[in-house]
Amino acid sequence: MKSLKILTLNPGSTSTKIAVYSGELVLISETIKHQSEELDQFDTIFDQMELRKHTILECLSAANIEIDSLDMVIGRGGLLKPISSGIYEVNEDMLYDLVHGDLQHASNLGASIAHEIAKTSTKGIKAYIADPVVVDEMSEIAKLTGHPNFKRRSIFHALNHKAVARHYAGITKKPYDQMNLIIAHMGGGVSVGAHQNGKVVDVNQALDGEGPVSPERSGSLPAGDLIRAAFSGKYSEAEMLKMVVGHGGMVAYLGTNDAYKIEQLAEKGDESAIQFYELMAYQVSKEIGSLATIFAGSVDAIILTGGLAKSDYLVDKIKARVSFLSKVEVFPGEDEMYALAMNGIWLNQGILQLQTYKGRGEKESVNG
Ligand SMILES: Nc1ncnc2c1ncn2[C@@H]1O[C@H](COP(=O)(O)OP(=O)(O)O)[C@@H](O)[C@H]1O
Ligand SMILES: CCCC(=O)OP(=O)(O)O
Repeated sequence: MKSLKILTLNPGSTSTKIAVYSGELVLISETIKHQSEELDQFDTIFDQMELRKHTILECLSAANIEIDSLDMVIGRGGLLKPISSGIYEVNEDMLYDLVHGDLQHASNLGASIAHEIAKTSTKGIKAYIADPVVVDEMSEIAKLTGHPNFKRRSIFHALNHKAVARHYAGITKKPYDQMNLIIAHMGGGVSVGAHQNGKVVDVNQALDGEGPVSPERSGSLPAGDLIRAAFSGKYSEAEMLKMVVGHGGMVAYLGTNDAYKIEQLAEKGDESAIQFYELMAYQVSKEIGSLATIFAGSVDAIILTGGLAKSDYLVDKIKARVSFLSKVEVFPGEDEMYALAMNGIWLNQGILQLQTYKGRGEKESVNG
């Protein structure tokens, strides 16, 4: 049987990733970095669409891959209504909600770019998303906060969390749904999730909610001080939001979202760079420690993954703080492109059922 040729695309906060697979075999794989200054020229995420799409089309053209040679396109899924893990065909409800939802993130472009590219194929191929950032398996108690007006939402790197968890289960030959794992994905954003018997029952809202500091996000901030700053008259709403996502974290402290650059400075003894890495390690470790309470300390493994898990410097600092809880495994980078391709292959083989996204919420209902 002929292998499926699949274009996978993954818009992240600091990069656009593209890969083409023939079955499980990778034909091309590229990561195009976007510095914060490049993205700052755009007011909204959808204003970045042409730049990101152009980047992807250029990669295809440089590799002499015709769109008509593809069998399907699968993009990273963005900020839709809370939904189950799985693969979804891009539909009108999805495209609408991605534009009209109250939160914006680069992943919102995944479905739209996949759809635009699939449309240009004369073969009538389809566009899909898989395990979007809104996969919701949170326990009811984890969704509660200290005030009934506010509920916590499941927004995280679901695609990589699930891919890495299944990969680890394969290596250890213990079923994913019989393990307690704590997984920390450390990329442009940082999400730390408690995987209990195959479900992510708690995870920090990694976009603009809470959790550890990241290369471009503040993570948790003191609530009262944040409210006073918002009403001080010094900042617009857009400026306040940028403080939390985009211009928070490492961008705020050191002016760049490129952690690799900062690590090199730290290794040369730069005090500010060292302090920032200490802060990240401290906050990620603390988040891991707090999730261990969900399992009453019985954790099969702590897994560190994402672009920043390539940094031994950071990984060693986290290990030093959390190794007493459980063994620590490191899967540097991410398995997201392969995970997207595998979702397409499993769909084609009938191993996965196609799910249908039903949405079209206005701002409140999309995220309420
Ligand atoms: N070898 C490395 N050492 C330290 N940081 C790295 C390394 N490689 C990548 N990074 C950092 O990881 C971050 C990007 O992670 P990634 O998971 O690709 O994020 P995203 O998908 O959000 O764009 C960037 O800040 C980048 O500089
Ligand atoms: C919106 C949660 C996922 C996320 O933060 O992804 P990036 O790290 O790619 O920005």
